[in-house]
Amino acid sequence: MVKLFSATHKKNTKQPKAIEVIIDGINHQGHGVARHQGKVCFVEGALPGETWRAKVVEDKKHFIQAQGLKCLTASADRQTPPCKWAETCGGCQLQHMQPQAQITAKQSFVEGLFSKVKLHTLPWQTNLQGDDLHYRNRVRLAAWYEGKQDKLHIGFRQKRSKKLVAVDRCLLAAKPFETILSALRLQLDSLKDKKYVQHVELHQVDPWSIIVLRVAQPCCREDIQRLTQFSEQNNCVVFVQSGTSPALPIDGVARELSYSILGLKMHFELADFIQVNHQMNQQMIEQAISWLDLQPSDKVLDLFCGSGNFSLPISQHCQFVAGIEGSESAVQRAQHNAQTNQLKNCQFSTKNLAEQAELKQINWGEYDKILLDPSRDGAALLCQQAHNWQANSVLYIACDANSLVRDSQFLDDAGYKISKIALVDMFPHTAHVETMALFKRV
Ligand SMILES: C[S@@+](CC[C@H](N)C(=O)[O-])C[C@H]1O[C@@H](n2cnc3c(N)ncnc32)[C@H](O)[C@@H]1O
Repeated sequence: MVKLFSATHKKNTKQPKAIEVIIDGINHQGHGVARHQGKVCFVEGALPGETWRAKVVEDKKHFIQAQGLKCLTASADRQTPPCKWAETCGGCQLQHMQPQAQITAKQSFVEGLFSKVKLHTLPWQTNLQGDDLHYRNRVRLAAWYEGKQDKLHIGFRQKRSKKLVAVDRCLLAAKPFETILSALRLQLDSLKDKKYVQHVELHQVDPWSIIVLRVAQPCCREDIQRLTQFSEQNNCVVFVQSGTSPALPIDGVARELSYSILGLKMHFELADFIQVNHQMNQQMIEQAISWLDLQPSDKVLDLFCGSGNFSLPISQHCQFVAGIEGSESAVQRAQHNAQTNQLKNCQFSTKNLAEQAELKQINWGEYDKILLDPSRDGAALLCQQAHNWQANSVLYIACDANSLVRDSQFLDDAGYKISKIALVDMFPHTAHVETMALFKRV
């Protein structure tokens, strides 16, 4: 008999390779970046300037993913994370780095991306900074019910996992939530219908601390009573949102939510996009006004204008602002905000700025200055048409540095060169990088 095939089930005893690397930057996830044998190598938790012994977890054609085993020389920028969940919670990536060093590392990261596309003489300006803790006016937590223990937890997604980590404190959340959150955790666990709680949102909206509970089924009467008592004891307002209906306050009292920016009152609804860091938002708007060097005769186009966060303050310094935005409700809010602040030189319209046909409807020749503040995808199609624009200045607010670099190339091709660039430290302790770049037509 011929033996055609003999399977030898050898156990893979190969040990993962240990390497020694010097970290020289961070990537978009806040992981340390090094070079090893011509490949880029990522080590989570490692800081620029440090030497690490690390275990190779993935060895791909162009990069190595390694897990830090031992920090051989630590950076002077390393610090003890202020939050006790920093190691496990996926919300923050850079708490082990001093806040000032985080900004320097983020700037080098942006610089590195631009240098890859040969747009590397960046005219850096002073980066905008504020408080590094308690800066978030909006925080969303997941809620999950553990049937065996009949326990409801609230928390965030863990690092490197889809699992969640229960917390009763978040140092990034606005100060009033410091005490409210731990009381809330106990309160939610005492609800009769606790298993239906899906998400918890915290909103700090002066003068109120608002908690929105997203539930799979409407709350029963006993739970409403418990939550009413909780809101009275903790000086906060509880809203409940069930299914697709809007969030409603359990005390039945309608409230007009607003934030103030440069003397203007900006109304919004809980479901609207608003900038989560008010302190940095104010600085960013002031810088936008200053960089655009607004003149009384200027006509400004504010693209991705949301509910008028930039348009309204800008309109106080120029002849006219046209705001364009994809969300109809945001446009309605912007119109309402212009009206209530008695600003008559703003106009808002709804358009999908990723649609060629809709871009064609814009009279590009009319505007002297353009501001764009897209979401993470950036504004590729829009910037590819920049050769049609008449504006002499374009201010790009970017929440994704890769999109900014890609779109900068389109603007560069159309003759717009970067004349100022700065980071806005909107999200300290996280890997998020917010950048503003001013382009001037040469
Ligand atoms: C980063 S937010 C900025 C909003 C506003 N500038 C502010 O500061 O509050 C991005 C905005 O772009 C809008 N948006 C996203 N995709 C869009 C699209 N394809 N067309 C038009 N607007 C879009 C979103 O609705 C959101 O309001």
